Amino acid sequence: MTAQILDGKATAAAIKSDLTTRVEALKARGLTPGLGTLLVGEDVGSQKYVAGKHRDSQQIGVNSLQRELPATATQEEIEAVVRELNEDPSCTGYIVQLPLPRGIDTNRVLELMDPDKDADGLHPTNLGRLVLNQPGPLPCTPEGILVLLRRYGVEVNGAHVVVVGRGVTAGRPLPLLLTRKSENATVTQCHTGTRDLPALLRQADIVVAAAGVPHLVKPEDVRPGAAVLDVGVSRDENGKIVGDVHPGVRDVAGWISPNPGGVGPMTRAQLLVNVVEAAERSLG
Ligand SMILES: Nc1nc2c(c(=O)[nH]1)N[C@@H](CN(C=O)c1ccc(C(=O)N[C@@H](CCC(=O)O)C(=O)O)cc1)CN2
Repeated sequence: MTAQILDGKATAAAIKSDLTTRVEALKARGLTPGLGTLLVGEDVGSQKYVAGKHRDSQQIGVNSLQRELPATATQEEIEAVVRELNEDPSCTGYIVQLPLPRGIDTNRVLELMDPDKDADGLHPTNLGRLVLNQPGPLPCTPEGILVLLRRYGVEVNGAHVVVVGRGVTAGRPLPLLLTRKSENATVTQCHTGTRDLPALLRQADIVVAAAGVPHLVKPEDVRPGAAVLDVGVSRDENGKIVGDVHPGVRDVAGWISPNPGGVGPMTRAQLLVNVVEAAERSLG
C-alpha cells in the first residue's frame, strides 16, 4: 500500500485564498488586521517559521509587526514588548514564538498577553475556553491537523487516535479538540515516558506524532491503512527537517502527512484564521 498524501501546502493555499476575501471585507469596514510576532533568540528553525508567518500574512493583505530580542533578553524586556503589543491598536493579533530561551518563565509571558489578541490560542483563558467548550481561538497545530483530516475525508468520529507528545502547542491541546462531541474521537495520549509505545500505536486508526524524537514511529508500529500525521521538526546536521515518522511508514499507512509540506503549513494557515477571526470579532 502507498499512502495517500495529506497535502498541507495545497490545503493551506485554499484556506489563504478564502481569507484574502475576508481581509478585503475587513478593510472595506475600516480595519486592516495586523499580525505581531515576538521572536527571542537566534534559533534558525524559529526564525524560518516566523518569516513564513509574515510571508503568509502579507500574501492575504494582513500587516506585519515583527519584534525581535536577543537570546540574552530578560523576563522584563520580553514582558515590555508583550505590553507594547497589547496596547498597539495596529496589532490585532500576535504570537510569542516558542520555545523561549531557558530561564524565561513562559507561562508568565503567555498570561500577560491580551487574550483577545492571542492568535495562537495558548493564553490560559483561551485554553480554558477550549476545555469549557466555549468559542475562542484554537491552538493552530491541533486545529490544522483536524482541518487536514476533514479535507481528505479521514473518519475522526469514533476513531481511536494515538497522540504521541505533550507539548503545549500540539500534543497537550490536541486531545481536547478531538474529544469534543463534534469530533467524537477516542484518544490515547502517549509521550516519551509511555511503556510499550509500539503496542499502543498498533491499535490506532490515526497516529499523531508530536514528540520531537526523529523517526520514533516505525513502519512495524503502524496498523495498515491508518492515517499518520507528523508534527516533528527535529533537524539533522545539515539543517534538514527530520520528522517523528520513519519514511518507511508511507508503505503501510493509508494516509500520511509529508514533512515538510504537511502539518507545518496548516499551523501557519490556522494562525491566519485566528488573526482574521479576532479582527472580525473586534468589529462585532
Ligand atoms: N508560538 C508558537 N510557537 C510554536 C508553535 C506554535 O504553534 N506557536 N509551533 C511550533 C513550530 N511552528 C510554529 O511556529 C511551525 C513549525 C513548522 C512550520 C512550517 O511551515 N514548516 C514548513 C517547513 C519550514 C522549513 O523549511 O523549515 C513545512 O512543514 O512545510 C511552521 C510553523 C513550535 N513553536
